[in-house]
Amino acid sequence: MSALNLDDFSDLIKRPDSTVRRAAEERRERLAVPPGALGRLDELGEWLAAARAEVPVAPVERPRVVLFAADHGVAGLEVSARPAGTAEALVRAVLAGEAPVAVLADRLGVPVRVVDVAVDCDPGTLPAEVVRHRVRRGSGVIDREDALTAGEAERAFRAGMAVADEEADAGTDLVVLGDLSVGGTTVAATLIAALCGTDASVVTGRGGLPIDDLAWMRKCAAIRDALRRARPVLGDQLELLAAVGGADLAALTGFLLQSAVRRTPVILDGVVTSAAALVAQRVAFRAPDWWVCGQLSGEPGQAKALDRLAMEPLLDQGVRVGEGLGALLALPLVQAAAALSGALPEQQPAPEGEAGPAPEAADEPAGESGLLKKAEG
Ligand SMILES: Cc1cc2ncn([C@H]3O[C@H](COP(=O)(O)O)[C@@H](O)[C@H]3O)c2cc1C
Ligand SMILES: O=C(O)c1cccnc1
Repeated sequence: MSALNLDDFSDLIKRPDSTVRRAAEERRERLAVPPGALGRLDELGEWLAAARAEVPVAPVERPRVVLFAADHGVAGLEVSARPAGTAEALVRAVLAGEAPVAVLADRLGVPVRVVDVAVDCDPGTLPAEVVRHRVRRGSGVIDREDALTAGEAERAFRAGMAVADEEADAGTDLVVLGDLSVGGTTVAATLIAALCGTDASVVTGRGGLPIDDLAWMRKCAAIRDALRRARPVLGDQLELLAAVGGADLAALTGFLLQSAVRRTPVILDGVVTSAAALVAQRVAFRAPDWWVCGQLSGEPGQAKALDRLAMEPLLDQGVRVGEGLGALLALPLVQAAAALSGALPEQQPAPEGEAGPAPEAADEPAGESGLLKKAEG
């Protein structure tokens, strides 16, 4: 196996086709529905058209929920309301169709794939397909030791890349990306604070099942101490993921980058996928053009990460269960945008001699409007 060189991603990842995007914008100008009347859906449709390089854009027909699952050693410090090492129960609830994401995915007819990269249970107790990419059980306690060895971080990153390739090869046309973990919001907040240069208190939230004030203080202290360990490795994203990340974060980062290489659009979920997106942005600054964020979860670190990614979440429903649910909620919106962008009929050109569209409308600039992006600077 050739050595993993993250620098290659900046050459391999191209922006979604700007010519196609312009063609989508021009088509939009020819629709009978006035410009702006569909609000943000216009830009969402144009984003998808550019990502899929087709105008009019075809419907999203083969979306899939992909969830990376892991336990985190830091949960042993009681920074999560769940007992450390219990991500297996979250995985089982999804597989049994009982977790919120499984219920909604079933209703929407979207398949769910769970990829266990570091759940702390006997791999024999979970389906072989789920544990196929398992790298280890759990992770180190990041305020005092590395989450992963360098070899484990690379294996987890490559597992994420492999899943991205598997999905692209299977014809998945859009991925709803999420995570299943115990302790994951602590790790995600650490990565975000490290990369944004902020204090632990700015990114520390209440997590999955909300924690009390004492647990919040423990979580904040753990992040503060982990940040000290992160500082010397900020320039190397694989080392950073090994020091204060975890196998799910490393796999999510590899998945996001390889999905951008394969031109698969992705809807991000909450703080954990946003943290991975931030790490991936450091690797390849064009990569975020392939993603939109489904939902603002309320974890403060996510808002910070989205700010750095110049991303505006599609929804703000306060859904705080992780597991890709916020991203899945946004899927119908993305599908609606694709339907409207792709299927609304164009206005018939005015017959010779009749007035065309008002000059103000015709002269509307076709540049990227930035509705999905926050104004930068
Ligand atoms: C009902 C419920 C189901 C979930 N399934 C995953 N998470 C979530 O909890 C994880 C970690 O939170 P923490 O860092 O506090 O342990 C998230 O990564 C996400 O998987 C859930 C959260 C809730 C409330
Ligand atoms: O942002 C998230 O994904 C999140 C928020 C709270 C709890 N679990 C996950």
